[in-house]
Amino acid sequence: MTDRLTVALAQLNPTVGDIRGNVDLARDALRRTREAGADVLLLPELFLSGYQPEDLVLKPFFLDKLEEAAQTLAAETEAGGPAILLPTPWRGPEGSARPRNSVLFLRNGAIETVRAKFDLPNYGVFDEKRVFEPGPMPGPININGVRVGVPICEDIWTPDVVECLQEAGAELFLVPNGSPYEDGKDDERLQIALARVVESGLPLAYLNQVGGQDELVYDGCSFVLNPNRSLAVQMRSFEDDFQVVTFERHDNGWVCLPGEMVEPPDRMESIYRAMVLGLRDYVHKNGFPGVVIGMSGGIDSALSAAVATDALGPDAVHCVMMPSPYTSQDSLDDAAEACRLLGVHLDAVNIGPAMAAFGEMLSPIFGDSPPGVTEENIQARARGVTLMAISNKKGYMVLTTGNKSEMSVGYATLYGDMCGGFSVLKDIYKLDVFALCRWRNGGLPGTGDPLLKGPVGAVMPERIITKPPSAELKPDQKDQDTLPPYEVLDDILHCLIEKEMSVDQIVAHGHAPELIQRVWRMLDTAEYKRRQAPPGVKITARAFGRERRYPITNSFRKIL
Ligand SMILES: Nc1ncnc2c1ncn2[C@@H]1O[C@H](COP(=O)(O)OP(=O)(O)OC[C@H]2O[C@@H]([n+]3cccc(C(=O)O)c3)[C@H](O)[C@@H]2O)[C@@H](O)[C@H]1O
Ligand SMILES: Nc1ncnc2c1ncn2[C@@H]1O[C@H](COP(=O)(O)OP(=O)(O)OP(=O)(O)O)[C@@H](O)[C@H]1O
Ligand SMILES: NC(=O)CC[C@H](N)C(=O)O
Repeated sequence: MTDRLTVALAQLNPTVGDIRGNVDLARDALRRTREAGADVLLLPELFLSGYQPEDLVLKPFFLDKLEEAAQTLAAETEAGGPAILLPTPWRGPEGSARPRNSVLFLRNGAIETVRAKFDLPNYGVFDEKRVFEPGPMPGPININGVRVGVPICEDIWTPDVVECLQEAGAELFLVPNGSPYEDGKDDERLQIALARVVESGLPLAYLNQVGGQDELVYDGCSFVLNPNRSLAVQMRSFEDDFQVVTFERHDNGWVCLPGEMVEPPDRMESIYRAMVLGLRDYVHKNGFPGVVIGMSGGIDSALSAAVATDALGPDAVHCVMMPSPYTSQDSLDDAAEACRLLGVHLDAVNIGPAMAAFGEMLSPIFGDSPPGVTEENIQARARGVTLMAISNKKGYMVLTTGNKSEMSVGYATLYGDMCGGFSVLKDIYKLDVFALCRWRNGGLPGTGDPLLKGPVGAVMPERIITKPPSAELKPDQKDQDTLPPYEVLDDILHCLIEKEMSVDQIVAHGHAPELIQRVWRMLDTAEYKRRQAPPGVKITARAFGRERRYPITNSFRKIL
């Protein structure tokens, strides 16, 4: 009887669609597994295709290529060497309309067993029922005489699959996951896994992937729990990790021996690292040489530039100050000082001539109508045109700077400051923008982390954080001329968006009903803008985009 099972947990960063690249990562992990003398290599959910592959898996040719790649990897598992648990989309029985979210067990040169995900998530950012068919209730896989349960991610979020596996004789669980980061998610996952461990009395290894994929960031943060509820292993967050863990059969069952224990970062650091990883992978995986940012001397562009510098390094960040006649000297100085602290290049492009040209071009149509929002938007659009021109010429992607509070109420100009390819603040409320700036200006933790490529110390002058936010689109303009204070606005938005509360419920938070109605109206009315906004890193449990799908044409308020 086997009394020991050694498992290599490969917390890696695959790229969706890059089957060859993902095979190379798996091959390298297999080499390390072999060198460590481990019995089996576990890879994260849908590793071969990358997660989430979305409609790619509806393409038969893509499934053919996955099959070829899986056969290649299987052929590389020689007799006596380690086996691989390879998660991949896989065709179901003849006649299946859609593939299954599966795990292949590769051993002795062949695909020995296939298991499929039973519980397909279809909420929040997940749409798995659209592209996959559920598998039958899985049975354990026999690995060197040990019956191993391999539930796939959502399969452990309710008790049924784990309970069935246990009834079928599972002795321990190895769980591949594609679990995206959101604020507080690490604790939620741990509680879910703990519940399964308590119910089954069996140890559980939870392996998550790491990396950015469009709006989602996978934070890794994999772990192993023992039947006595204690953590045996806690792997790194927001970076690759590779750990070989040992399970031993003791008198009262299997336990995992203690291994690596890395303390997960605190809340502010986690949010910041999620933005860094999300941007880095978006830029690198899409082949951009760097980013270009409109640097106003304000807090949003300063924080976006800091994240970009930490993600990509100072040489890949190009800032442009685009003054208008309303730009203050403080803004010019603050933009220059922030760029100096970050060590990034700053260009200046005066948009005054463009404003004058548009004024003249449009005067036959506008006549003597007084200037207003139209002219303010022309400024934002002149900046957008300038940034896109630099992007076209140099190849840098435009980083958009709008935060969640602004995107909630439509406080941004369509085809103006909203233009760009990607956003790091899209899911960050303004009060968190302030907190993140304070956190980052306090210096990076430790003495310098090779994964954060910016300066260790402060990255923006204090005045950027303390001065009243302003779009500077007309003389002496301040955000608070048209918006309530951010302490009030963010609280109402949080109640409306994250909690879906009614006006009466929000009144209990101490806000005036008229103000709540006004914010609600702004929120609903701005849906059309959000549909046209660039993608950005998901941080909250209710990120705009696929996770909050409101109709644009929406008269619900009118019945109240
Ligand atoms: N339902 C709908 N479906 C499709 N399109 C719709 C639409 N409703 C309006 N539109 C279109 O959208 C246009 C209005 O949108 P848009 O042109 O963007 O202009 P608008 O939303 O009127 O103005 C931009 C607002 O953002 C503020 N802003 C601008 C720049 C920076 C900042 C900042 O500090 O961050 C703030 C600015 O002060 C102003 O309040 C309409 O003229 C119409 O063409
Ligand atoms: N003078 C400027 N030079 C360069 N970019 C600008 C300038 N003014 C605005 N922008 C760009 O437009 C975005 C929206 O700016 P605006 O000042 O209107 O609002 P904001 O949300 O307060 O942003 P910030 O805090 O960065 O100023 C800025 O983040 C910046 O990218
Ligand atoms: N890929 C999945 O099945 C993930 C779903 C799961 N509830 C999570 O967010 O972790």
